[in-house]
Amino acid sequence: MADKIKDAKIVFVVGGPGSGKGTQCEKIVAKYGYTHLSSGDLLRAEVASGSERGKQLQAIMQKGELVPLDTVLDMIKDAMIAKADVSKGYLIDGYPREVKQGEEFEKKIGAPALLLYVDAKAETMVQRLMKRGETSGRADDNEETIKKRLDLYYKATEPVIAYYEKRGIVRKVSGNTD
Ligand SMILES: Nc1ncnc2c1ncn2[C@@H]1O[C@H](COP(=O)(O)OP(=O)(O)O)[C@@H](O)[C@H]1O
Ligand SMILES: Cc1ncc(C[n+]2csc(CCOP(=O)(O)OP(=O)(O)O)c2C)c(N)n1
Ligand SMILES: [Mg+2]
Repeated sequence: MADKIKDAKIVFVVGGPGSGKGTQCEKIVAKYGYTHLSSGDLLRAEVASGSERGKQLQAIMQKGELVPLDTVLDMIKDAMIAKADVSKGYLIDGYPREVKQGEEFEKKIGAPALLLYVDAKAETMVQRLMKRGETSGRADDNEETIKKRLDLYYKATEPVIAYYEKRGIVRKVSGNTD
């Protein structure tokens, strides 16, 4: 069970909303064959299932707030275990969103080998998300929620980068693809 992923190679992928986390992960998957798990995608799949839990998640995500830590951590852990036999390593995209999430992950699953910090300017992120909102169908790609997601990123997630900087495992990449 959880033993299966005890020694797995783990890479956290962190960056602002629309910084390009998903895009960078796709490139890494193509090159290194790691298993890409996006916390946002896992949560949206739960919403799409129409479950009672999904409805509660939808309301939180629409506001640009963080869903409860245990919910997202359990989902990631289950998804990791499901891929344990075929996985060379994991890209955990969109997690941790706050220092506490990192600490709990390490207690329950294991330590990351690396934190990939996808860097982009706030202005770039907003522009991209507004554009993405035209076609994404995501309830949170609208001006009001984008602002809240950005604020929360600077407040809660940037400290995560500083936390892992101190451990010397942060690698910064540009989220610009051009
Ligand atoms: N690690 C997490 N902890 C709590 N909530 C999360 C987490 N990851 C995603 N979410 C929820 O899902 C939403 C969308 O996440 P994501 O797809 O990663 O978006 P973004 O485009 O902002 O990077 C977040 O705004 C939040 O409500
Ligand atoms: C003008 C324009 N440029 C780029 C895109 C494609 N695009 C939309 S959002 C985005 C940013 C990266 O998205 P994603 O990798 O999903 O970022 P994440 O939210 O996962 O960090 C890009 C490149 C677009 N739709 N329109
Ligand atoms: Mg994404």
